[in-house]
Amino acid sequence: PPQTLRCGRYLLDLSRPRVMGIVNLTPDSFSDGGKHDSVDAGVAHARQLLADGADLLDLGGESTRPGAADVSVADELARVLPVIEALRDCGVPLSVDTAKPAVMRAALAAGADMINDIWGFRQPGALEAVAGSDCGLCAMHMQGEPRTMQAAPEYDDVVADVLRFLQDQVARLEAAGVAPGRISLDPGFGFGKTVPQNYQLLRELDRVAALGYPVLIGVSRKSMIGAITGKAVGDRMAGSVAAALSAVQRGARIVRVHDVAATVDALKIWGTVETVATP
Ligand SMILES: Cn1c(SCC(=O)Nc2ccccc2)nc2c(=O)[nH]c(N)nc21
Repeated sequence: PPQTLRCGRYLLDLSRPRVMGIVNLTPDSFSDGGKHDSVDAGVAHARQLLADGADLLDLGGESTRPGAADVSVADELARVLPVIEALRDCGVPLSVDTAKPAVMRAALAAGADMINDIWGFRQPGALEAVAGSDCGLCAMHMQGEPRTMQAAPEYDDVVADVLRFLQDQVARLEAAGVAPGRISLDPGFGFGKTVPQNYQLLRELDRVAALGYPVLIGVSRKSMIGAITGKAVGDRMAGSVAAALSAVQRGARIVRVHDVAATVDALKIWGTVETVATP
């Protein structure tokens, strides 16, 4: 896979794995218990993640939790735009986690550098919203939709199906004029997958990396970690770091995490092992 990702004004160096810090700007956010229901709290959290070593940030204004209420464009913008404006000179790429074309356009106009769309730019208008920009893109696999995707995930061959989906998304993006150097791919852990299917995807992640685009993954604190460790969402840091390292070992180059400091330390050790000069 390529060693860089074009993210607007930034060219993200992927010669080593990078840490994307999660900034939940939703009142009902999964694991922060809604601590970040205010712009100031969100900005403060982002600054802490930067101090912890985050290489980029992912700002999300709408929860993807199954059953979460839909958020209006206005509400999502009210949560995200002030944070973009406060952080746009922070020195690292700002990603915005949204599937709404109107939010994409406004976020990019406000200075966002990347769009992270769990729908893989399949909503009407999403492709057009990003095609004319040079922002980074993450195209993620999801089977079904957040409300229903975990009811009964069904695949012939989960890895082959996810690979085919990602290849189709790349073809759509590039046909719309998106430069390949802007595209990252993500198998979408937890988005329409059973626990065994998630671990089969993790075990065979090298096949996603073999598609030739940087791989971004998000396993942090997810139920696939809880299912194996038996730990509640606030106690999944060690399991999350282990899963992130497993993914990096199999070619992932961007890991989307809550626990930035711990992941940065783990990747420093991983990098030392990987680059010890052979005697
Ligand atoms: C926005 N977004 C999400 S939100 C779901 C989440 O974190 N749940 C969760 C968080 C904490 C605890 C339990 C579940 N996951 C991904 C991902 O895996 N990849 C990309 N690219 N974007 C993503």
